Amino acid sequence: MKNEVQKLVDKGLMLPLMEEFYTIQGEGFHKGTAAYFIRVGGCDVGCHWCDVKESWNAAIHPPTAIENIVENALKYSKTIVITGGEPLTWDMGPLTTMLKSKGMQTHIETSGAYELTGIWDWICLSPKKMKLPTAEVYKEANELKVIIFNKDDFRFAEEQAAQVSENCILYLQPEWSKREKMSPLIVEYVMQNPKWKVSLQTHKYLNIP
Ligand SMILES: C[S@@+](CC[C@H](N)C(=O)[O-])C[C@H]1O[C@@H](n2cnc3c(N)ncnc32)[C@H](O)[C@@H]1O
Ligand SMILES: Nc1nc2[nH]cc(C(=O)O)c2c(=O)[nH]1
Ligand code: SF4
Ligand SMILES: [Mg+2]
Repeated sequence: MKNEVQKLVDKGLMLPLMEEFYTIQGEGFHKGTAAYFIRVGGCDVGCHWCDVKESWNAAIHPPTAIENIVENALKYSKTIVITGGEPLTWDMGPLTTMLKSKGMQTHIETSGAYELTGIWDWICLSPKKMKLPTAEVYKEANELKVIIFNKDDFRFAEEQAAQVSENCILYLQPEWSKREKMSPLIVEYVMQNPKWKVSLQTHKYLNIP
């Protein structure tokens, strides 16, 4: 039989919390906006260039009651970004319901690889080749943010853009370790294909979390 904590995690009433921090959203449409980040542990998508591999193993992050997560978040910001790890590993329904009941704006950073749960004001979908997004999240995404590690990722980006809604905003973001090589190619690509915009990890240039 599963222990009590595991049952609460399965219901989304507790979540393996890796870290929470108040910072500036560095990427995508809301870049430059102050936001409180909640980083939930657990991901088995396995991107070799992932910049938070410490998040992958959920077992090393303490199961935390969502009441406590929300209570903390309220002190800092009205804009709450849920990221990970892969937040959709877990049921995001209870956490986002509670945040919405307190008048918060809920944003998610997701690969979309698992069932879309939760109530979201903004969905940033960053699809990965190894585990493609679900049909539902393509429909709901407000922005598509494709990471460019090599030239094949431009082809992948077009394939992904064909599946999102018409008003979804399209971004190409250089993989951090390849930024010197790929950024000029992204600039050229966006000028040739202006339905795309450039997204940079501006928090890394600013030296903030
Ligand atoms: C760490 S992920 C967590 C959320 C979710 N698992 C996802 O991949 O969307 C947060 C964002 O950072 C991006 N990212 C991760 N590692 C990166 C890297 N080395 N360079 C650029 N972007 C990266 C992801 O694609 C995603 O958009
Ligand atoms: N400042 C800042 N902006 C971000 N946007 C997405 C992030 C993420 O790791 O999900 C992130 C992050 O880790 N820091
Ligand atoms: S899906 Fe997100 S958290 Fe998971 S490995 Fe890829 S970038 Fe990292
Ligand atoms: Mg990050």
